[in-house]
Amino acid sequence: MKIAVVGTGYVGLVTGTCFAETGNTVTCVDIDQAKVDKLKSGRITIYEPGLEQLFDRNIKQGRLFFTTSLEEGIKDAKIIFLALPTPPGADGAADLKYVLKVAEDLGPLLKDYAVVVDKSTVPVGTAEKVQKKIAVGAKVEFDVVSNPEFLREGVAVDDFMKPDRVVVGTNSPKARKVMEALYAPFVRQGNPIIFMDERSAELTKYAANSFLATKITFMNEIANLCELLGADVDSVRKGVGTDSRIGKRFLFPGIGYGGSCFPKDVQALAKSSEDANYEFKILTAVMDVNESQKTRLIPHIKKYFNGNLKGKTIAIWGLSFKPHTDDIREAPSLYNIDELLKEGAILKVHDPESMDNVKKVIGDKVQYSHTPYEAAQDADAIFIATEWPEFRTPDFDKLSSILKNKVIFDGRNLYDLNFMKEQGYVYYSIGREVIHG
Ligand SMILES: NC(=O)C1=CN([C@@H]2O[C@H](COP(=O)(O)OP(=O)(O)OC[C@H]3O[C@@H](n4cnc5c(N)ncnc54)[C@H](O)[C@@H]3O)[C@@H](O)[C@H]2O)C=CC1
Ligand SMILES: O=C(O)[C@H]1O[C@H](OP(=O)(O)OP(=O)(O)OC[C@H]2O[C@@H](n3ccc(=O)[nH]c3=O)[C@H](O)[C@@H]2O)[C@H](O)[C@@H](O)[C@@H]1O
Repeated sequence: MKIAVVGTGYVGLVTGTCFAETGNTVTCVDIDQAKVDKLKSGRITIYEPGLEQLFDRNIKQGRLFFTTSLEEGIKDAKIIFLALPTPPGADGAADLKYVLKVAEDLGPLLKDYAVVVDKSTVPVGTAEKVQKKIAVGAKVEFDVVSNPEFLREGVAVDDFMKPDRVVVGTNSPKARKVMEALYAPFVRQGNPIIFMDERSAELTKYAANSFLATKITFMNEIANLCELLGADVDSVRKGVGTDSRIGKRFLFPGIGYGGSCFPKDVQALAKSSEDANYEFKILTAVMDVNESQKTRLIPHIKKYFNGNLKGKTIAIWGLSFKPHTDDIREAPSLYNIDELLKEGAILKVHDPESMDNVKKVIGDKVQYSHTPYEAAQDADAIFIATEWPEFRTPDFDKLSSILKNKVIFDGRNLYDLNFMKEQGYVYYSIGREVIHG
């Protein structure tokens, strides 16, 4: 099947590449000329494990193309995915300007029946808005379908190729048939499609993200309580998570959730609720708790250095909002960097993938290190913001010999408390006993 994907960012590029991998011919469209030039020359634009291999293969086999022209991109396409940004507007609602602009442009370009699919995360009622915008210029029949995406960055290819489920919102039997054909290879693998109406599909996406953000936030509050009551959040997490009704995943406490989606989607659902005259109290609490959780370790750091961080060198390990991605949108690391710089600390940062992106945002306010050890050299403390695997088992002998102080503030609970005691470290983590070295 011939497919177009409009918007070639994280979701668009993964969607386009993975559908090419299942045998479709895909053209990805983007307005960013530099991005398209790079993709056309066979260079990938994001870091996502496993994607490059599929990208190379499908380009070589003539199934994956790139263009800046919407007209060229959608030519003969039976399905047109919209994977466009939906950033928060000033009032917290999802800004639909990118989606609606492309919808408007699409109308006159449609030459034959096509299914236009909202893959972006969009508020309830957007499929109807997109339908109306396209209808203004369209001379042929078309359907608008909601097909929200549930992939996680860092494991996007796996999530896309083996989804827990595919949600498709449509009341059109014709569009349903087209979507069934597209997802047939996934269904044959045992990954179900759940069909529903457009509005329910749109709300499913916000409900899923907000529920997961709530689950994490709940555990963050339990962790905070553990610190006050002398309990251990790791034990509580295991004790709670083994109840199959609760489940083990997304119970890891830390310095808050970040990324391009949870923060904006929780906010957007809260705004949709407000617009519907419904006070969604849990969401307000989730946003408040997450805000303060991000800098939860800062008071400990200040206290440890007797309230004076001026001239103290702190190594920051991990900058991306989670491991295995170069994405730094809403990364908790950045909030901590801001706070520490305000206090006069000198920061030496290391991240395996996202340092170039960080440079674009904060420039030379911090020193960039090629390795975690280079960052730790002569540092007064280490601050761990992201749980990259390479930070899990560092060479502690080496670390102890290069650090000025054996102090670690760990926002991701990477190390065993007894081990840190044996190593003689001062060790602060989240929801666990403080080790005093
Ligand atoms: N990043 C993620 O992990 C996930 C994101 N989503 C949702 O998917 C949507 C897209 O997110 P990302 O891929 O992260 O965004 P992104 O910002 O990485 O990519 C969006 C792309 O759209 C392009 N674009 C903007 N206007 C355009 C136009 N008129 N024509 C063609 N291209 C245009 C931009 O240049 C950019 O390359 C959002 O609604 C997001 O909430 C959903 C699930 C996962
Ligand atoms: O809509 C989206 O964009 C996506 O948002 C999330 O995916 P993503 O943001 O890529 O990453 P997650 O693995 O969900 O992590 C989000 C944040 O929560 C934090 N987190 C996650 C899990 C956990 O147990 N504890 C925790 O603090 C991570 O550190 C990270 O900052 C969802 O998991 C995806 O299903 C969804 O498609």
